[in-house]
Amino acid sequence: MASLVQSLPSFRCVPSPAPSLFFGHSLPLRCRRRAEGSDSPRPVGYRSIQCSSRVSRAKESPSPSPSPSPTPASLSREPHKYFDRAVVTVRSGDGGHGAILGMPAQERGSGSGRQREKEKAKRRGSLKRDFDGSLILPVGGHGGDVVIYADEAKDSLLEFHGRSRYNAKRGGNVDAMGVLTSQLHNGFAAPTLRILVPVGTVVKRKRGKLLADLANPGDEVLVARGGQGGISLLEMPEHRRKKLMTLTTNVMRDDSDKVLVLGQPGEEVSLELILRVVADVGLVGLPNAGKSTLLAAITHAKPDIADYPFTTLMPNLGRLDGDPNLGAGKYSSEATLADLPGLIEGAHLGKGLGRNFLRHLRRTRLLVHVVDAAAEDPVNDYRTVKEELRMYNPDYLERPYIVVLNKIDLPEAVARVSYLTQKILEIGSERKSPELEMRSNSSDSENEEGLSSHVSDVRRDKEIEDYPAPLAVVAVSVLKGIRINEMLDEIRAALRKCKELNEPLEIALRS
Ligand SMILES: Nc1nc2c(ncn2[C@@H]2O[C@H](COP(=O)(O)OP(=O)(O)OP(=O)(O)O)[C@@H](O)[C@H]2O)c(=O)[nH]1
Repeated sequence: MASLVQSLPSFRCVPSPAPSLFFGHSLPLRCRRRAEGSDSPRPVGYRSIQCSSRVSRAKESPSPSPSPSPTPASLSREPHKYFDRAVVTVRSGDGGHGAILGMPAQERGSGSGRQREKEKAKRRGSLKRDFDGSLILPVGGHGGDVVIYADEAKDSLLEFHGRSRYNAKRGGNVDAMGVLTSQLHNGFAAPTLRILVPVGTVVKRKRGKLLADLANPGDEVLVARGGQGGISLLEMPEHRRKKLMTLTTNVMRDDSDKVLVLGQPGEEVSLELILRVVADVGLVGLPNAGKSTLLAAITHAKPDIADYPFTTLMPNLGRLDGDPNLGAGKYSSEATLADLPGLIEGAHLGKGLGRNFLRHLRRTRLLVHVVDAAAEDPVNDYRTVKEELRMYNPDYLERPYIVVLNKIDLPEAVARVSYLTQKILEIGSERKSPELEMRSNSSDSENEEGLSSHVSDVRRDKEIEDYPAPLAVVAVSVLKGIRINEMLDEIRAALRKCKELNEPLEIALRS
């Protein structure tokens, strides 16, 4: 992979001009490749990713750590290596301090005894008191919590390679003047620090347990709780202490109590963020097959398209509108499509850009194989992709899929559509019902001891022909808009079928 990547011209990361409300439109951050030395003008509104000087400093003085942090250059040239993983250190805010306060001075000798009693009662009444009569003393503000929040407008974890430390603010101290008055307020509570990550981010403690899977927009997890604010204490001369203790418990008994006045420190945690793209449909195929063009043709996404391999460096997401024929059910038939970077032979071993992305198919329900029908040997191309999927995770071949024979506007493609369709349908067996599938799997594992742990290996030994055939093969030209509607119908029908296939499986799993 290294040689392939090195041979590519330099890359530049640019955000799309307008981030979308739904992640339907093109992801805000896409990677555009630009030939080195090219003087093509920069589109208005685009800017390069700014990586903080922390990273450049790290580059100047190499750290002894075994995995050096990526440099800004490698971030922009090889975003595919960094977009879906990052390690961050977060620190919640310390609690604000309380205060040691004295009781207001008593004026002596003025007025009659009755008047003095009255003033005393007035003073007592002006201080804030609890239901049991004890004085309410101000407390230090709570330190800021740190929360990781799944935000639809975010698309990658690249920014965390530029900045990997986040500190919440500390709580405010009690603004004490030395004497307790009713005017004293609690220290201000620091705001929660919300760190925005893309939907689908898994949050783990570094080398530790899973904290959350932020699979839906708006999901959030509290990762570091802010320190509690310190309390305030009353300081009294020994001779008055006994008397005052009857009025309030908030009296400093000895010097060690001063510790309570200090706010609690916040906590610091190192977290691993792992992005798993969330999409209903995954587009797979060799580089240049037309996956990005297909995404652009049926969604509002604007992925980079060019006639060289590996134009797509990070998954692009697009939202497929619901089926208008379904009336009110239109919205429930919406789907998210993920255009993954092209796979090549050996992708499961890390060749090309492939391996990084294969795991992003995990959360898809349906796969769409895009095959360049005008290529030299489209059937072999199709087999290559299937083989890579099988070697990475045989489950991917069990997943429902359709095949799109693309580029039928080209004469060399249109001439062999029926031949290719026939050949592709031959590569695959009839899909078993989910119950049958489950039964055969469980009987296998019951009969042969220890087999269950090797199910994956066994399935890897299965021939590609033994896995289910596509739900449909459709020939189109996504560039010229030929038979796009038929393709859309097939995708929607396949999505419905996925639901049907999953329902009995879910029921079987529940019972
Ligand atoms: N003639 C023709 N060309 C097409 C069609 N679809 C895509 N192309 C061209 O094929 C080339 C590759 O298209 P992309 O959409 O970038 O292909 P991709 O599969 O996303 O490629 P990677 O990003 O490398 O994975 C571009 O030059 C497209 O214009 C089609 O239907 N007909």
